[in-house]
Amino acid sequence: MEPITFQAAEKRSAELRDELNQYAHEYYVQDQPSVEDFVYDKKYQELVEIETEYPDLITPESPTQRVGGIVLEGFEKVVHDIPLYSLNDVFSKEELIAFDERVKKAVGHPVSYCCELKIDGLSISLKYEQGVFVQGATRGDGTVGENITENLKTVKSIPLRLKEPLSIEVRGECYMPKASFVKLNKQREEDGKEVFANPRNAAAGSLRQLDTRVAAKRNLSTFLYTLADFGPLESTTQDHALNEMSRLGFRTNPEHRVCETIDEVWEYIENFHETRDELSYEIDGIVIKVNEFDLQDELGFTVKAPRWATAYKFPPEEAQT
Ligand SMILES: NC(=O)c1cc2c(N)ncc(C(N)=O)c2s1
Repeated sequence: MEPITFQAAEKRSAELRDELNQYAHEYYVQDQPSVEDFVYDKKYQELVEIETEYPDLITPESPTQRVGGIVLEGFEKVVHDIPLYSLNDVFSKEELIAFDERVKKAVGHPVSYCCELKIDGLSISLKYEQGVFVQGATRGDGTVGENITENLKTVKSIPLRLKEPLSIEVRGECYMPKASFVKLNKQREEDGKEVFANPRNAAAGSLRQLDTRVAAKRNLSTFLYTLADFGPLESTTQDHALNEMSRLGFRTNPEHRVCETIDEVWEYIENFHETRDELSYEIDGIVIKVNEFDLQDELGFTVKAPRWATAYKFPPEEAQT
């Protein structure tokens, strides 16, 4: 690299960080890369050289901070300010209709539902302060989880800085794409290691690694789906909240849909029960939520689960004969 003054390095490294983070957003969040890998790699190498020359220029959201490289002693406990709820499951159309009847009885009129795919991964909670990713934790028992911030920093679809300097907390799922799961197990078999039973276990095992370089290589991804601490955001529906999370830089699942009747919900469920093998990630059901937040507040929670949501669970897949 040509010798470069600190001032020039400061300007250039800021340009490269923004450019590289935008390329990564297009590739890992929008699944729409705008440049070839070699363009990214060349600029990334230039940033590494500048940061090696001037380490003081490294910032938390620099893409160079995603490769991991520390080995933790263990995971600290994190107490969730806002507990992560669990869902009551339903297993049939009849149970789904009974859920809808209970909701309509409680609020006194029909409601619209936001339907979302139930991702078969590991629940995570992400905290941001003035737009910067400061803490990532597992769900744990819903109240106390484990601090896995360093591993989650290596997950390329998790923004290290939001599009706006907001202090918010979001929840979602960290998962391993089916193709990555197959490739990982093939490699483990060749290395004489025990294979993972399913992508969910592979994702959980990857995030439980104390050596962050291992998590960095596991090609994990995310779908975020809950605004826990809204900060200054004023969404009034789940559907709007999902769009806000996407606008801020989070990866959200594109298949969510607002359904006006339980029949429409059932149609959505049947559609994805039939076509889920075409998805690049595993799902084990459909999450159905009352779309309006004021109605969610009115319905509230039972001891462990919201009255305003349910999870329709697909029957276990017939063993492949
Ligand atoms: N346990 C839970 O509350 C949830 C679990 C999940 C999951 N595994 N995937 C998607 C959603 C969603 N879109 O809301 C939820 S909500």
